[in-house]
Amino acid sequence: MTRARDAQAAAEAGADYLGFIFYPKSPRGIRQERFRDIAPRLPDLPKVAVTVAPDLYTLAQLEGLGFDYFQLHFPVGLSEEVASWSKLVGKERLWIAPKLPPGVNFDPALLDLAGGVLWDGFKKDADAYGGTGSLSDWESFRKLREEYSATKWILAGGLSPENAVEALEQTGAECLDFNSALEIEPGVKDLERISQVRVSISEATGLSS
Ligand SMILES: O=C(O)c1ccccc1NCC(=O)[C@H](O)[C@H](O)COP(=O)(O)O
Repeated sequence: MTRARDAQAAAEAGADYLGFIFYPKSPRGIRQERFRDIAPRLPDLPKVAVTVAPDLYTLAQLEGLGFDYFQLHFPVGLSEEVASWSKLVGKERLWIAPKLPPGVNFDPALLDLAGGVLWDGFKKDADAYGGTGSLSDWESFRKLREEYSATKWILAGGLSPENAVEALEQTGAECLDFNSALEIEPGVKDLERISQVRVSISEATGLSS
Protein backbone atom coordinates (compact mmCIF):
# COMPACT_ATOMS: atom_id res chain seq x y z
CA MET A 1 0.00 0.00 0.00
CA THR A 2 1.16 3.49 -0.80
CA ARG A 3 -2.24 5.24 -0.83
CA ALA A 4 -5.01 5.50 1.77
CA ARG A 5 -7.74 4.92 -0.86
CA ASP A 6 -6.17 1.58 -1.87
CA ALA A 7 -5.97 0.54 1.77
CA GLN A 8 -9.65 1.44 2.20
CA ALA A 9 -10.59 -0.67 -0.84
CA ALA A 10 -8.60 -3.61 0.56
CA ALA A 11 -10.41 -3.28 3.89
CA GLU A 12 -13.78 -3.20 2.10
CA ALA A 13 -12.81 -6.35 0.18
CA GLY A 14 -12.14 -8.17 3.46
CA ALA A 15 -8.36 -7.85 3.89
CA ASP A 16 -7.09 -8.81 7.33
CA TYR A 17 -3.73 -7.00 7.09
CA LEU A 18 -2.22 -4.10 5.18
CA GLY A 19 1.40 -4.23 4.00
CA PHE A 20 3.77 -1.30 3.43
CA ILE A 21 7.11 -1.85 1.70
CA PHE A 22 10.09 0.12 2.96
CA TYR A 23 12.71 -1.55 0.75
CA PRO A 24 14.34 1.36 -1.11
CA LYS A 25 14.80 -0.69 -4.30
CA SER A 26 11.13 -1.65 -4.53
CA PRO A 27 9.11 0.11 -7.26
CA ARG A 28 6.19 0.13 -4.80
CA GLY A 29 8.14 1.30 -1.78
CA ILE A 30 6.87 3.93 0.61
CA ARG A 31 9.08 6.28 2.61
CA GLN A 32 8.68 6.62 6.36
CA GLU A 33 7.57 10.29 6.06
CA ARG A 34 4.88 9.34 3.54
CA PHE A 35 3.64 6.54 5.78
CA ARG A 36 3.38 8.98 8.70
CA ASP A 37 1.40 11.31 6.43
CA ILE A 38 -1.23 8.76 5.34
CA ALA A 39 -1.40 6.83 8.66
CA PRO A 40 -4.35 8.84 10.08
CA ARG A 41 -6.40 8.01 6.95
CA LEU A 42 -5.73 4.26 7.00
CA PRO A 43 -8.37 1.71 8.01
CA ASP A 44 -8.14 0.20 11.45
CA LEU A 45 -6.47 -3.08 10.41
CA PRO A 46 -3.19 -4.61 11.57
CA LYS A 47 -0.32 -3.10 9.60
CA VAL A 48 2.75 -4.93 8.36
CA ALA A 49 6.10 -3.26 7.67
CA VAL A 50 7.89 -5.07 4.85
CA THR A 51 11.57 -4.75 4.04
CA VAL A 52 14.74 -6.66 3.18
CA ALA A 53 17.40 -7.62 5.74
CA PRO A 54 17.20 -4.39 7.75
CA ASP A 55 19.86 -3.23 10.17
CA LEU A 56 18.63 -2.91 13.74
CA TYR A 57 18.50 0.88 13.58
CA THR A 58 16.12 0.78 10.58
CA LEU A 59 14.00 -1.93 12.18
CA ALA A 60 13.73 0.11 15.38
CA GLN A 61 12.63 3.12 13.28
CA LEU A 62 9.87 1.00 11.67
CA GLU A 63 8.81 -0.22 15.09
CA GLY A 64 8.55 3.42 16.14
CA LEU A 65 5.98 3.96 13.36
CA GLY A 66 3.57 1.70 15.24
CA PHE A 67 3.54 -1.39 13.04
CA ASP A 68 1.90 -4.56 14.30
CA TYR A 69 4.03 -7.01 12.30
CA PHE A 70 7.39 -6.98 10.54
CA GLN A 71 7.74 -9.03 7.36
CA LEU A 72 11.44 -9.35 6.69
CA HIS A 73 12.82 -10.80 3.47
CA PHE A 74 16.38 -12.08 3.41
CA PRO A 75 18.77 -14.34 1.51
CA VAL A 76 19.66 -17.78 2.92
CA GLY A 77 22.25 -17.93 5.70
CA LEU A 78 21.18 -14.98 7.86
CA SER A 79 20.08 -16.92 10.96
CA GLU A 80 22.04 -14.66 13.32
CA GLU A 81 20.32 -11.59 11.88
CA VAL A 82 16.93 -13.31 12.16
CA ALA A 83 17.67 -13.94 15.86
CA SER A 84 18.49 -10.26 16.39
CA TRP A 85 15.28 -9.12 14.60
CA SER A 86 13.28 -11.54 16.72
CA LYS A 87 14.84 -10.16 19.88
CA LEU A 88 14.03 -6.60 18.83
CA VAL A 89 10.38 -6.93 17.74
CA GLY A 90 9.46 -10.17 19.54
CA LYS A 91 8.90 -13.58 17.97
CA GLU A 92 5.13 -13.19 17.49
CA ARG A 93 5.46 -9.95 15.54
CA LEU A 94 8.15 -11.27 13.20
CA TRP A 95 7.15 -12.80 9.86
CA ILE A 96 10.12 -14.16 7.96
CA ALA A 97 10.33 -14.38 4.17
CA PRO A 98 13.47 -16.31 3.24
CA LYS A 99 14.54 -16.09 -0.41
CA LEU A 100 14.95 -19.76 -1.20
CA PRO A 101 16.50 -20.68 -4.54
CA PRO A 102 14.99 -23.79 -6.18
CA GLY A 103 16.25 -26.92 -4.43
CA VAL A 104 17.14 -25.16 -1.15
CA ASN A 105 15.03 -26.34 1.77
CA PHE A 106 13.42 -24.13 4.38
CA ASP A 107 15.27 -24.35 7.73
CA PRO A 108 12.65 -25.23 10.40
CA ALA A 109 15.01 -23.97 13.15
CA LEU A 110 13.93 -20.48 12.06
CA LEU A 111 10.45 -21.20 13.43
CA ASP A 112 11.82 -20.79 16.97
CA LEU A 113 12.41 -17.14 16.07
CA ALA A 114 9.31 -16.10 14.10
CA GLY A 115 5.55 -16.31 14.49
CA GLY A 116 4.91 -16.29 10.73
CA VAL A 117 6.43 -17.30 7.42
CA LEU A 118 5.64 -15.55 4.15
CA TRP A 119 6.21 -18.14 1.42
CA ASP A 120 7.13 -16.22 -1.72
CA GLY A 121 8.05 -16.83 -5.35
CA PHE A 122 11.71 -16.84 -6.34
CA LYS A 123 13.42 -14.66 -8.95
CA LYS A 124 17.16 -14.92 -9.59
CA ASP A 125 17.98 -11.17 -9.81
CA ALA A 126 20.03 -10.17 -6.77
CA ASP A 127 17.71 -7.32 -5.75
CA ALA A 128 14.45 -9.24 -6.35
CA TYR A 129 12.97 -10.18 -2.98
CA GLY A 130 9.26 -9.79 -3.60
CA GLY A 131 6.58 -8.32 -5.80
CA THR A 132 7.97 -10.29 -8.75
CA GLY A 133 4.71 -11.98 -9.75
CA SER A 134 6.46 -15.40 -9.68
CA LEU A 135 4.43 -18.26 -8.25
CA SER A 136 5.86 -19.94 -5.16
CA ASP A 137 6.22 -23.68 -4.58
CA TRP A 138 2.67 -24.51 -3.46
CA GLU A 139 3.39 -28.16 -2.69
CA SER A 140 6.23 -27.36 -0.28
CA PHE A 141 4.04 -24.70 1.34
CA ARG A 142 1.26 -27.24 1.88
CA LYS A 143 3.60 -29.77 3.49
CA LEU A 144 5.35 -27.24 5.74
CA ARG A 145 2.08 -25.71 6.83
CA GLU A 146 0.73 -29.12 7.79
CA GLU A 147 3.92 -30.15 9.61
CA TYR A 148 4.47 -26.89 11.50
CA SER A 149 0.91 -25.91 12.20
CA ALA A 150 1.69 -23.66 15.18
CA THR A 151 3.22 -21.12 12.78
CA LYS A 152 1.21 -18.64 10.71
CA TRP A 153 1.88 -19.56 7.06
CA ILE A 154 1.16 -16.92 4.41
CA LEU A 155 1.09 -17.93 0.77
CA ALA A 156 2.47 -15.29 -1.61
CA GLY A 157 3.87 -14.97 -5.11
CA GLY A 158 1.84 -14.11 -8.20
CA LEU A 159 -1.56 -14.50 -6.52
CA SER A 160 -4.49 -12.94 -8.34
CA PRO A 161 -8.29 -13.07 -8.53
CA GLU A 162 -7.79 -15.71 -11.26
CA ASN A 163 -5.71 -18.19 -9.25
CA ALA A 164 -6.70 -17.44 -5.62
CA VAL A 165 -9.30 -20.20 -5.37
CA GLU A 166 -6.97 -22.79 -6.90
CA ALA A 167 -4.26 -21.68 -4.44
CA LEU A 168 -6.61 -22.14 -1.49
CA GLU A 169 -7.76 -25.55 -2.74
CA GLN A 170 -4.28 -26.87 -3.47
CA THR A 171 -2.51 -25.61 -0.35
CA GLY A 172 -5.15 -25.25 2.36
CA ALA A 173 -3.71 -21.77 3.01
CA GLU A 174 -5.55 -19.62 5.52
CA CYS A 175 -3.77 -16.46 4.52
CA LEU A 176 -3.06 -15.21 0.99
CA ASP A 177 -0.88 -12.23 0.10
CA PHE A 178 -1.80 -10.21 -3.00
CA ASN A 179 0.40 -7.63 -4.60
CA SER A 180 1.49 -6.95 -8.19
CA ALA A 181 -1.47 -8.74 -9.79
CA LEU A 182 -3.78 -6.12 -8.25
CA GLU A 183 -1.88 -3.10 -9.55
CA ILE A 184 -2.43 -0.62 -12.38
CA GLU A 185 1.25 0.18 -12.04
CA PRO A 186 3.74 -0.49 -9.23
CA GLY A 187 2.46 1.18 -6.07
CA VAL A 188 -1.00 1.97 -7.46
CA LYS A 189 -3.70 -0.59 -6.79
CA ASP A 190 -6.54 -1.35 -9.19
CA LEU A 191 -9.65 -1.04 -7.03
CA GLU A 192 -11.67 -3.23 -9.38
CA ARG A 193 -9.07 -6.03 -9.17
CA ILE A 194 -9.08 -5.76 -5.37
CA SER A 195 -12.83 -6.31 -5.24
CA GLN A 196 -12.52 -9.19 -7.75
CA VAL A 197 -10.51 -11.12 -5.14
CA ARG A 198 -13.44 -11.01 -2.77
CA VAL A 199 -15.89 -11.97 -5.52
CA SER A 200 -13.86 -15.00 -6.71
CA ILE A 201 -13.29 -16.33 -3.22
CA SER A 202 -16.85 -15.82 -2.06
CA GLU A 203 -18.27 -17.38 -5.25
CA ALA A 204 -16.10 -20.46 -4.81
CA THR A 205 -16.55 -20.92 -1.09
CA GLY A 206 -20.01 -19.53 -0.54
CA LEU A 207 -18.55 -17.28 2.15
CA SER A 208 -19.28 -13.59 2.15
CA SER A 209 -15.81 -12.52 3.33
O1 LIG B 1 6.68 -5.96 -3.58
C1 LIG B 1 7.85 -5.58 -3.55
O2 LIG B 1 8.27 -4.72 -4.33
C2 LIG B 1 8.79 -6.15 -2.53
C3 LIG B 1 10.11 -5.78 -2.58
C4 LIG B 1 11.00 -6.28 -1.65
C5 LIG B 1 10.59 -7.13 -0.67
C6 LIG B 1 9.26 -7.52 -0.61
C7 LIG B 1 8.36 -7.05 -1.53
N1 LIG B 1 7.05 -7.47 -1.50
C8 LIG B 1 6.63 -8.35 -0.49
C9 LIG B 1 5.33 -9.00 -0.59
O3 LIG B 1 4.80 -9.39 0.44
C10 LIG B 1 4.67 -9.27 -1.90
O4 LIG B 1 3.31 -9.14 -1.70
C11 LIG B 1 5.03 -10.70 -2.30
O5 LIG B 1 6.36 -10.69 -2.66
C12 LIG B 1 4.19 -11.19 -3.49
O6 LIG B 1 4.25 -10.30 -4.56
P1 LIG B 1 3.61 -10.69 -5.98
O7 LIG B 1 4.40 -11.83 -6.52
O8 LIG B 1 3.69 -9.47 -6.79
O9 LIG B 1 2.20 -11.07 -5.72
